[in-house]
Amino acid sequence: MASQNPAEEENSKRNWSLQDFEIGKPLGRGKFGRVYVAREVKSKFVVALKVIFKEQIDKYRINHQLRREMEIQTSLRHPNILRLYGWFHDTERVFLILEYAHKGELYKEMRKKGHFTEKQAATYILSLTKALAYCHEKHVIHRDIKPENLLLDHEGRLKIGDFGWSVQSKSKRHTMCGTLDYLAPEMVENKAHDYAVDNWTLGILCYEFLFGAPPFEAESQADTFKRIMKVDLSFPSNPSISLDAKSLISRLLVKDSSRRLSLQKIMEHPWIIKNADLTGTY
Ligand SMILES: CCc1cccc(CC)c1NC(=O)n1cc2c(c1)/C(=N\C(=O)c1ccc(N3CCN(C)CC3)cc1)N=N2
Repeated sequence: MASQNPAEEENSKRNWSLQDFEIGKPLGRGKFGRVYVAREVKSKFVVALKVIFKEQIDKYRINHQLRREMEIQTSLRHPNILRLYGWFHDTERVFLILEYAHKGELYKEMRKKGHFTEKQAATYILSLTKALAYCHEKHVIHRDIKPENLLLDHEGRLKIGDFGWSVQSKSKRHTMCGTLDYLAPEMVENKAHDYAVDNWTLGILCYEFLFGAPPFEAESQADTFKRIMKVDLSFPSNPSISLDAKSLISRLLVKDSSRRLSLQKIMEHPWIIKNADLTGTY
């Protein structure tokens, strides 16, 4: 793949090893491993180094899926998708060299504030819509988008940081552990799903950004399942949100996947036009 600049050229050719990095503090931990801040010794370039143990890859049998996701992620170049610069491994671990998102996890920001303003929510939804339009162009779907997989860069701009987790979500999806909150009806019924599942998820996220919780949250998975299948959508009166916001959410949380608002139409929706801070989305 022709790279944009010599550094990229250098990057994509090199065989990296642990000696090339100074490891900093741990940033977080997922099911398969941990992420650390790290600095490439020569260039002083700061990255996030995700460490996945091979025994975990074998145990959860995600080897081929992880490879495919890494191929995809390396090929994706979009300002709202976290870069995977490269990877290397030693006897017991695989290391992913990821873009560093300086302001961390979006959901922690949301928990801290309770919920986002309509301007903030619209800016994040527009960033996600553009990133998804780019993914769909490259025939990549189901990015397993939920707040825990969204990061913020040094300017507070949204980055989808979940490539490895859509592997996890694929296996998780089959075992249906974890939350159903973000899954479209056709996903929850384990039917064949297409690109439109991501449009549904945008509706879920838009609701959650504005109210601080997803629309079909319930005590049990069974109840969440029922609420999703019924599209049991209601808007609390507090915080009160604009009719435009309700209109967009209602045009995405539609059971018939062919009738959900397209990504293009989301970008042109009055609520987005009125509220999204266009610079915030590059
Ligand atoms: C293994 C961890 C994990 C599990 C599941 C899913 C994901 C993707 C989001 C990840 N993370 C992942 O892959 N990540 C790739 C990453 C990455 C995580 C990251 N940054 C941070 O995690 C982070 C966290 C807190 C932070 N501070 C918090 C306190 N503030 C005052 C200052 C800023 C600053 C940065 N940069 N690239």
